[in-house]
Amino acid sequence: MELPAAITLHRFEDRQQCAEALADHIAGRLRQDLQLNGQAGLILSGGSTPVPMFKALSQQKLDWENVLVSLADDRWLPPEHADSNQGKVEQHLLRNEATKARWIPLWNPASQEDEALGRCREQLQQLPAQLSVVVLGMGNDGHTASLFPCSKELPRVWDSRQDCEWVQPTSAPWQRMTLTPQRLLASNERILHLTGADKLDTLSQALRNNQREEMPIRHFFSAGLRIFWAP
Ligand SMILES: O=C1O[C@H](COP(=O)(O)O)[C@@H](O)[C@H](O)[C@H]1O
Repeated sequence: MELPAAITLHRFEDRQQCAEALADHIAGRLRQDLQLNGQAGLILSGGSTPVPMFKALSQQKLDWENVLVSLADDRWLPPEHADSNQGKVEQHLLRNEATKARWIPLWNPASQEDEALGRCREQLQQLPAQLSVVVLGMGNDGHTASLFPCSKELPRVWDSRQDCEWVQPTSAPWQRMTLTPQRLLASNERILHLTGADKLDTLSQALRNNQREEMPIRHFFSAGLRIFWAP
């Protein structure tokens, strides 16, 4: 696979090795920003891929009290639900050394959509304007965060100047809240965490496709992306 100069691919032999190397890398970047600015902002993704990395990162010794942690997207479900991304972070990352991290969830229990969106945007104001690290995932349709090619909201989300927006995918369950592309790109480093041969195939398809509408992950290629992958 031929990679543009802005993309670096780190390949590992197994998923645990990849998760540990990624946790070390993230912790290093957070330490740098903690030293420079006294605080650091970390955005994580959900789904199944990041769980071993969450566990490894929770063991890292750093000044977690000054690390603000949130998500690139979440399914609009209470954290107790098995499909909640928040639930995975709470269960696997916010423990051990990371218990003291400053967690900023996207989900809130407001019953009206407008109120829920307003509360989520208000919460996200706590994040530093420039994030330290954004860890993205990718689905086999080329979606990242909850920027789904199938969703009718996508054109509006590309142009949004807000921190987050609603998305309703038609090819995946649950209404979602996603950070907008402009919020995700206000970051020192973007990382894509992938596992499995199928994700590598999707990546190479995205590298050949120049339509971000068809494969939203493309939008993050030119600004620089570090990929951690294991079979
Ligand atoms: O729906 C989602 O999917 C992607 C990829 O998930 P995975 O299970 O294939 O790792 C994820 O990055 C995103 O946060 C999530 O909401």
